[in-house]
This record gives sequence, structure tokens and C-alpha cells, in this order.
Amino acid sequence: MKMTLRWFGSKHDNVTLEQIKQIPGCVGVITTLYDSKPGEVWSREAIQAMRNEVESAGLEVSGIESVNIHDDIKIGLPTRDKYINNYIETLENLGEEGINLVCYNFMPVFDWTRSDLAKVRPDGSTVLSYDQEVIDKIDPDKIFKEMEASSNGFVLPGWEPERLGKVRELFEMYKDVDEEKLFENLIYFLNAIMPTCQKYGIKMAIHMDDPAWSVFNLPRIINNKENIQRMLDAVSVENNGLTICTGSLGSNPDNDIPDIIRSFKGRIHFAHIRNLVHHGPGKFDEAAHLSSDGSLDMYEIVKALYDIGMEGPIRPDHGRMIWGEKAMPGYGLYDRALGATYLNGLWEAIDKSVKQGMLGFND
Ligand SMILES: O=C(O)[C@@H](O)[C@@H](O)[C@H](O)[C@H](O)CO
Ligand SMILES: [Fe+2]
Repeated sequence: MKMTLRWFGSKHDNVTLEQIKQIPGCVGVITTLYDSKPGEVWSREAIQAMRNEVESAGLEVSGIESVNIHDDIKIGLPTRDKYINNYIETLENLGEEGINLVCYNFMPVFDWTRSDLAKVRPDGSTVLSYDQEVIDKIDPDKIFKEMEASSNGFVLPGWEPERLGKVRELFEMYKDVDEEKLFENLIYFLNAIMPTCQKYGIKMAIHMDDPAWSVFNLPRIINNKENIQRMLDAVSVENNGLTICTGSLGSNPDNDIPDIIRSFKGRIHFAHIRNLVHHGPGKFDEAAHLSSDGSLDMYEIVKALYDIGMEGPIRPDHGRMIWGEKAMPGYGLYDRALGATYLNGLWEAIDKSVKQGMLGFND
């Protein structure tokens, strides 16, 4: 396991590389070219400049989150091949720069969805939260505006303002895309990019759908063990893998995350680890990383990652907003740093108890 933190680049993030470097055990960042639009080619020069900046702060680029997928690819329009070729060029440029992990998602129209970006918890911290009843009352057209209004002035990942005016149009474009069609389009995309991934040793790591069920009647295909298995089997090479996101999968209490982790050994290239509290069907708040603060057993999750021999990067996912910090919702420094430290502690404890057990601790 490699501890990392997500970083949006110096132009967009209020957290600095110098601060990230001071988080104990944090060796790298998971970053992106945040100004790039889905479908564009990332130039080698731009990737190199990003890499140089990160490396001169004493960190590595441990992976990209995300190289976003153009809607034409997800919808399966004839123009998709042009955008797939651009994606391949981006992968080649990343590969040439020695970057070999790419996180992406295949959710239509919206990336992650929340009904509140700053819900106050009893301790005064604020968190992202989700309530299906609230979402059901929101006009999808309006949700962009609401998210933007409560984002503390930051551009939220997956909620780029240029999509704002296009929501109706996007819904219309996706109207014939059901789960089967979306799945086929994902497999078409993966088959097209796999030779390049294999050539450069690039691991593609699809992010789980968040939340793990259909929102606004849009199809969801990466949301439970069975569907994930189907996707891995359809393109059965190691380069086609997963970003296990505990907060996304865990939004549905039926998902047994440690079991899912163990089942996909060898295909988990990256993990987002965070906790949440369930309040009932379709209703949850994000929580501190600590197991006792939420509904997920973080020890069992980290133990499962340890047991499968996870070597790839992990990162604390969304944190609470605490200690008066003003930052992008979910992406402040303080609570994510606490999360990293806690996860490092779990890992060390598991590692030592396993090794001592092997050495006959009780003898
Ligand atoms: O919820 C988040 O902030 C992230 O986990 C996602 O935006 C994630 O980066 C994308 O879905 C991956 O493409
Ligand atoms: Fe995530």
C-alpha cells in the first residue's frame, strides 16, 4: 500500500504540496489536469510540467484522477471513435511520462451526487450528505446551481460549470441509454484502449458509482459485486481494474466491502477509503474515517486490502470540514490528514500482528 492524497493542482487547490508532504507516510499525490475537458488530448508537455511540480516538492504522481470520459463514448455515438483516439493519445503521453494509473468513472451526466455539501454534525463539523427524498424533489437542471452555490467557490470534481447549461440536452442524449447499452459502450471503450494500456503498463481503475443506485433514472452499472464481476470478466486483463471506493459502495449496506475486496484480488489498483453513517434506505452522511464514527468497519476493510496484498495507492477520501477550514467540500486538508494517519495506523497494526503471528508471537 502506498499512502497518497488527492490534489487538484496549485491553481485549483487550497492545499499545498508542502502541506501534503508533511502528512506522515504520504508519498504521492493523485492528481489531474483540472482545466482539461473530457475528450481533449493531454499534451506530453502539460503532463511533464505537472509531474515536475509534484516531484520538486518531494512527492510522486501516484496516479491520475480522473481522465474523464467524453459523453459521446458513454452514449455510443458515431463520434466516439474520435474521442477514444484522443483518450489513447492521452494514455500514451501519460505512459511516456511514467504515469501508469488512471482512475475514471462511467456515470452518465453526473459524477457523484449529494443533497447537502455542508451538513452540520453534532460536533460542529460539516460533511457531505445524501437523502434520496431530497434528491427526488430536485429538478436535475437545478442541481448544478445548488452544488455550485455551496462549493465554497471551488470547482467540484465532475461538476464543471460548462456542463451547467447542458443538463437538459445531456438527459435527452442519454434517453435511449439503458444499463445494457451503457455496459456495451464501456466494454467497447475498454477493448479499444487496452492494447495501449498493456503497452505502457497502465492500470485503468474504474470508480464505483456514487451513490450505488440509479439517480434521476440514469443507469448505474458499477455498483455491486455482480455487476463489477461482469465488467471485469468482459475484458479479462489485469490492466482493466478497479478503484474500490468504500464510501460509494458502502452507500448501499447490502454491499459487503471486505468480501468484494477479497473477490477482486489482482484487479484492485487504487482505493478510496472513507466512512459514512447510514440513517435509513437512501439516506446517509459522510463521517470521520474512524470505524466508530460511522457504519463501516474500517479495520475489516483495511485488513481485506492487506490480505489481498494491495500494493497500489490508497487515499483517504472525502473528509469532514473541521477546525474552521474553508476548502472544497470533502477535500480540505485537516480531516483527510487525520484519515491518512488513522489508515496508516490500522495498516501498521495489521502488518505487525500478521508478521508476529507468523513468527510465533505466542511461543
Ligand atoms: O467523489 C469524489 O470526489 C470522487 O471520488 C469522484 O469524483 C471520482 O474522482 C470520480 O468519480 C472518478 O472519476
Ligand atoms: Fe471515491
